[in-house]
Amino acid sequence: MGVANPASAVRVQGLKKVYGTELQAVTALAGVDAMFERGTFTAVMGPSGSGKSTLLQTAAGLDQPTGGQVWVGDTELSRLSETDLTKLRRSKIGFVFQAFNLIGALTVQENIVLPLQLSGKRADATWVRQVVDRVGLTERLAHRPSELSGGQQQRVAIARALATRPEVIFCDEPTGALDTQTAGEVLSLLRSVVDEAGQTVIMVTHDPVAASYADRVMVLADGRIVHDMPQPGAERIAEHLASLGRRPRVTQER
Ligand SMILES: Nc1ncnc2c1ncn2[C@@H]1O[C@H](COP(=O)(O)OP(=O)(O)OP(=O)(O)O)[C@@H](O)[C@H]1O
Repeated sequence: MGVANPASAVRVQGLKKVYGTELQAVTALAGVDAMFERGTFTAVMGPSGSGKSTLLQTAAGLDQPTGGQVWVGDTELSRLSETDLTKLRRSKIGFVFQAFNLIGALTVQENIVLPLQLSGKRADATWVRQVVDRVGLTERLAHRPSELSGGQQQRVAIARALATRPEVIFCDEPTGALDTQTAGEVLSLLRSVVDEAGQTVIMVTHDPVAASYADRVMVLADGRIVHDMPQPGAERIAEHLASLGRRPRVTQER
């Protein structure tokens, strides 16, 4: 059972996810225990199919685990009704995806405040201005996403994720669609969000350089954490990934 820990932004215990039927079950998460401290930046890595996205989706309350528990702050998600889970997602969690997922018909400003409107909150104009300023979009508020570069669009997505002052921001390959320089700018922004605003960021990435911006790198293989390293640096991360690449992939049966 979990005891509330004020330092914990997100915690998972015995987290398990099995897809498919009894006959053809795929274990995506085989019992993951992890705590993500407030004000930290964690990169989640591992080979394709190791369970990274599933960990993100279940920890963010977007998908239900088959077993185990998830806490966001001191709220355990399985106790919530669907409505309360939606409310919690809208108020305490921000998302940033590889494909930006902005609404093309809305302006930058409208995209940024959309989660606030959806959660029925009035936009705190000072905070929204600060967020827009932080991501460097003050001059672009009236533009549509299609008029922006990829990096600018991802900065809008980050501002949108920050608008509700969430406990935690989950990022799934946020730099996957960006060139190296633009990726660096987006990662520096995520870093500053942690360092200056004290937010918590959990980011799935395949890129050891992207992961080196994090405070901690967690490596999954076959639905389990196989490495958990504080600030390892890109070279060490690459070595760990290479060692996993030589292992055969195991598809587990329930
Ligand atoms: N909806 C689903 N139905 C059946 N199997 C699924 C489903 N989603 C994921 N899986 C399986 O669960 C395992 C973990 O998938 P997941 O997407 O979490 O891996 P990943 O580490 O994020 O992979 P990638 O790096 O390729 O995105 C894989 O074997 C995948 O095929």
